[in-house]
Amino acid sequence: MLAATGLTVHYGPREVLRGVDVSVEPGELLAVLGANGSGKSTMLRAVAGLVPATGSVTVDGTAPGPLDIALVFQRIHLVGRRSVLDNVCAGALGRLPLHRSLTPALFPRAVREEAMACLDRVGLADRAHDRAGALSGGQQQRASIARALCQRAPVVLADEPVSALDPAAAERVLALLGELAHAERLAVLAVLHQPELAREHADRVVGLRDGAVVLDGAPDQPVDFLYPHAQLENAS
Ligand SMILES: Nc1ncnc2c1ncn2[C@@H]1O[C@H](COP(=O)(O)OP(=O)(O)OP(=O)(O)O)[C@@H](O)[C@H]1O
Repeated sequence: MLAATGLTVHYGPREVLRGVDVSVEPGELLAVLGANGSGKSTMLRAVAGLVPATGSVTVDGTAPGPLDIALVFQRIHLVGRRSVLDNVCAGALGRLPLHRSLTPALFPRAVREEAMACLDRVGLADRAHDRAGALSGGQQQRASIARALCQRAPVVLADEPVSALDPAAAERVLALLGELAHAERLAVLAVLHQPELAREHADRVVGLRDGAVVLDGAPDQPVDFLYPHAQLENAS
């Protein structure tokens, strides 16, 4: 289980995350919702150890190691000129001996086979030998999820994974994240901008407002109060 307790982040004198507690069980897709600037990305980055934070983060009760948390970002970090398969193999880099990780053109056969299975899992086995840059945005996002799978991390953090995708591709990527959480018993935390996708695919939602958790529970509960600007616009 992923557990973050009392996470607090300052940017200069400003406290932008205020003692956030959040947990994700294996087999659970948790959606994090909130208006622009409410602290969603900061929370995800604090959980991943990418910004200095106070509080604690544990995976199965201990401090996470470098391979315990896989990241999937809105701007997809694939190497466009390398094959899709090589990009997915890169998920395994952290567990290869140093001499292998310095020559990633020569990924061991076992890693290539595992990466192929991960691509199959996300429905992209037939694109394995194409250049990653030749895939559509939705396909690239699925390839980056395959890379996260190839890392074998028990926790996947996804920061706005579908913001750049059209509705059908967004739907497919979210469904895939939910399916992988359930089937592979991964703890998946996804920052989302679309409450309707959270309602449809998440097992639980957490809502942030001004850097604090103001909602934690079932995905079908009202979340409009998280978006005060939209309420103002609707009222005018
Ligand atoms: N590197 C930074 N330096 C200073 N302030 C920052 C930095 N990153 C974020 N902030 C501030 O922290 C607050 C939370 O930002 P954050 O990006 O976490 O919000 P968010 O909910 O993810 O927003 P969005 O939905 O727009 O992506 C905002 O007020 C933002 O201006």
